[in-house]
Amino acid sequence: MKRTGGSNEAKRRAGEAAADRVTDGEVVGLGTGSTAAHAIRALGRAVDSGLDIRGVPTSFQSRELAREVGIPLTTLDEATPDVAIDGADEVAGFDLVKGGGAAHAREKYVASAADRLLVVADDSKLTDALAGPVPVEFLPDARAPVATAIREAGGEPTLRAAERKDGPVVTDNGNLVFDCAFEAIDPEPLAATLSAIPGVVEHGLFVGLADAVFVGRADGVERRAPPLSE
Ligand SMILES: O=C[C@H](O)[C@H](O)[C@H](O)COP(=O)(O)O
Repeated sequence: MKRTGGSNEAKRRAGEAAADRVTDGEVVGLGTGSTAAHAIRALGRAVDSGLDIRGVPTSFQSRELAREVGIPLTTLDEATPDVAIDGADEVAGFDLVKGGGAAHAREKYVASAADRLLVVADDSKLTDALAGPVPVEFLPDARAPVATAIREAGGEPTLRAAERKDGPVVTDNGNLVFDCAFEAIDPEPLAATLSAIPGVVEHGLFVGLADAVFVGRADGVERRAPPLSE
């Protein structure tokens, strides 16, 4: 579920600090959401000033914004991202819940393909333990068996409803999304369980992918990195 509590200023600080880490010649995975949008805008300004990069968008939204701010685009068929910059709905250590905007499938394979993932989040996203709900994108025909399998895994799936349209959210990939509530989340085994359900396209648990988290606050930005990434 999308968390909307963070201040725009804190999101901006996080996004701009991560964009500042991108260097000339890099291919950049362009994440989705309000925080990643600040990074995309900052990269657009850097391109105007001569930075030579190409972007791999993770959604319709990030592609449109990248085009608007003048970032040359490419695809995973043409290039491997050096770095991906993306937001998160929850951050516990370096584990994430993503998919508040239903973009987590593309976000995950772009981040996984990239050499490093820089997460950008305002401090309202920080938590001691991931609580969910966990977004799960699935093939529309598989709705009933996927729901049964999620219940067997201890979750309670709710079909994500669209706003300003009757019916469900349809992802950029033409699929549907369950938001799945769990009593408690043990990220690694739950990620493996959800990935193994036939009909599931991708879930929003990002485990072991983040190389740094840029935490934006009202008065600054903090960079957190696991010891091996320092
Ligand atoms: O599907 C959307 C993405 O995973 C977003 O990166 C996530 O929801 C965070 O978005 P925001 O920065 O707007 O809170």
